[in-house]
Amino acid sequence: MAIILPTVLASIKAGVGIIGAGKIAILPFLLAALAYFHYDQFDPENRPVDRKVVDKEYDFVVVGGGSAGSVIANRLTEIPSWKVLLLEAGGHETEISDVPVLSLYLHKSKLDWGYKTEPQTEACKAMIENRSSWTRGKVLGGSSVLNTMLYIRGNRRDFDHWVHQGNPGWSYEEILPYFLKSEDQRNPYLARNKYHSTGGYQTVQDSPYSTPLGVAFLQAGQEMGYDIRDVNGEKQTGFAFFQFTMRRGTRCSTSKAFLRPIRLRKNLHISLWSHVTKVLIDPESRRAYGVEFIKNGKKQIVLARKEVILSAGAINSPQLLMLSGVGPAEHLQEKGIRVIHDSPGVGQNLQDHIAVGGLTFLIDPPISLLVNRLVNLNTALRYAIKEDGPLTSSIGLEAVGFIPTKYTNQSDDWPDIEFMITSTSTPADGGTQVKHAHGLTDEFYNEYFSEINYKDTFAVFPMLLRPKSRGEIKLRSKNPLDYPLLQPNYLTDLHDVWVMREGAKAAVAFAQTESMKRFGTRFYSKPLPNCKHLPLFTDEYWDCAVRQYTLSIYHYSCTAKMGPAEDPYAVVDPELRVYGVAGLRVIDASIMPTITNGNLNAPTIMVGEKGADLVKYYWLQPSTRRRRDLRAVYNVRLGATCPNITSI
Ligand SMILES: Cc1cc2nc3c(=O)[nH]c(=O)nc-3n(C[C@H](O)[C@H](O)[C@H](O)COP(=O)(O)OP(=O)(O)OC[C@H]3O[C@@H](n4cnc5c(N)ncnc54)[C@H](O)[C@@H]3O)c2cc1C
Repeated sequence: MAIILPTVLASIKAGVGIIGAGKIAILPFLLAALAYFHYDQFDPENRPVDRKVVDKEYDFVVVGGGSAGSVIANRLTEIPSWKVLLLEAGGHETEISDVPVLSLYLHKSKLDWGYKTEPQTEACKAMIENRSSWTRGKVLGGSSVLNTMLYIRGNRRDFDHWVHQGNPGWSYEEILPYFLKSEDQRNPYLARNKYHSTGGYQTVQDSPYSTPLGVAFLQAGQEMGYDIRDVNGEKQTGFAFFQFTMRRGTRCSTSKAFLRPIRLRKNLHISLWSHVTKVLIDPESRRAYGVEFIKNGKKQIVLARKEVILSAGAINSPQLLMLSGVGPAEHLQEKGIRVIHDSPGVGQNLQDHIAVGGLTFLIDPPISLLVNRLVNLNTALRYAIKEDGPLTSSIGLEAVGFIPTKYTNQSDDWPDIEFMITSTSTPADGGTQVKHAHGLTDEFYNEYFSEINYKDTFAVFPMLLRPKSRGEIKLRSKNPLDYPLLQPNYLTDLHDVWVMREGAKAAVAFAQTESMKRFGTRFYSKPLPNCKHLPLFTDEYWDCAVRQYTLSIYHYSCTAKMGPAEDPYAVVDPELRVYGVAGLRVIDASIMPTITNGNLNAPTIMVGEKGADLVKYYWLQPSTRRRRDLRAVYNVRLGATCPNITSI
């Protein structure tokens, strides 16, 4: 008991500190219960150690310990002679970020960078200043600590399409082994099929908890003519229960999966609360040789013998490239940054997934996930002791449906809408956390939702899978601590509006199936405040509706896309090396040339796995071959001169 008490108190302090006291009444109790029942496996001894002082030089410096960066740090340190430093701007995850049902409380908390986009002209009209809240993990494990843990790999055509865009080595057949390499599939039926594997670092499991609505969601999908299938398997079109990056009912972030098990490797140093401000690039040789970072208010420099690897995510990797002189020349000059390499594609090609928010369906029986009904002392204890119950529910996300609208080829198995179906809804918490996390205005929320506060409901979020609108990320200034300018240009391509409109109609049809009607389901059909002038259920009404509660699903990507040397907008080559600068790679969600057909965490982990292998392959071959290989890349790059590579 003498050992447990300080742990309990420390745990309560940390958890309350992260999301603020008073937000959830049972929080201190939950934390105490967790600390008490889990004290034998309690954190401090399991967490990676923060290096107070880093060495002068490493073989590799990895920037960002998120979904991709954690994987890279793990795989590179498998080579005992390589010394790796992982620099992460945030700190450790907490017991609160572990609890699946509480993930929305992490938005705008200390674990979130707290980005906001520029005001949108065609979307986000129900949001404060028409801005989308771009939640992003600032913590070891990155956005895998804040996400809703849905494990979706994408569609085989996504990767084959990457190859068609000039990226050999990234076809579905070639990347499938990397999905399998990291996976530890806990569903024994799925584990048996050739699309899954066990024994990898990343645990993937079914939710331990579901409401009676879960099964009905699948039956409704069947009634609509879809098969129930493993959507991460041979085909994607169809319905399934979601699978999650959880372990024993709690979050299994990439930090937990990939870093904790190897925290005692001597050749891995991790420095937390270390904000990287610049990649150091020799302007003559155009070779990256280290990075500059700020820790404890002090600017420091660390050198990289072999490579600097940017895994800071799709917002910060392009930001760092631009701050370091790699980006669109005119833009950099305008900001007073010396241009080292004119790379017009840096920060361009921004893609994200958005969904139609607010499609709410009222039901009669009291079976939905109502937080104030289900989160109580009993369920907190159930979570702490048995690792199941409603607290293990990822905010009610139970089932997924991949469906094609009339705007895509029906027989292609490349659906353009993903239904994220949840046994709760925006007003189910009475306008507290969801409204805040999504940045909805009080006026919109009060007029539209307040009359159904705390009612039993479910919701369908139809997500647009292959957006045509493209955005960009630019620097606001050359100050590395200034947040970059985020311009997603949501719904500026009409195609996106039409597909989302069809997605919304399909959601209404889904709720009209016999399987859903038996719960007394009715669509909450109150006209949206800004669309009242249009007749309900017409195309015009839906086109207006999708522009109101336009919800980002936080899949920002493609801002340092890989591509062939002939493509002037390609930032990295298919081996993820930055064009125009030696010794520098980007390995994270930014390198995707086009966004994948599903949620982004699993494919980003795959990019980390494959990226690490590319680094190994490169450095473990004889140096003469290495130079020849690199020269070949630059010889075909139009207008790019080969940097000095004799030092490689
Ligand atoms: C709220 C939310 C919900 C989501 N839900 C899902 C889901 O259910 N399923 C799914 O598949 N995907 C989901 N995603 C998306 C998915 O988690 C991300 O696409 C994925 O984690 C991105 O990985 P990354 O490695 O590119 O970036 P990140 O994981 O964001 O990692 C980047 C890391 O770099 C660090 N960093 C940034 N700048 C610097 C700097 N200058 N110096 C040092 N460190 C720096 C950051 O702090 C961060 O730790 C969600 C994302 C969010 C935010």
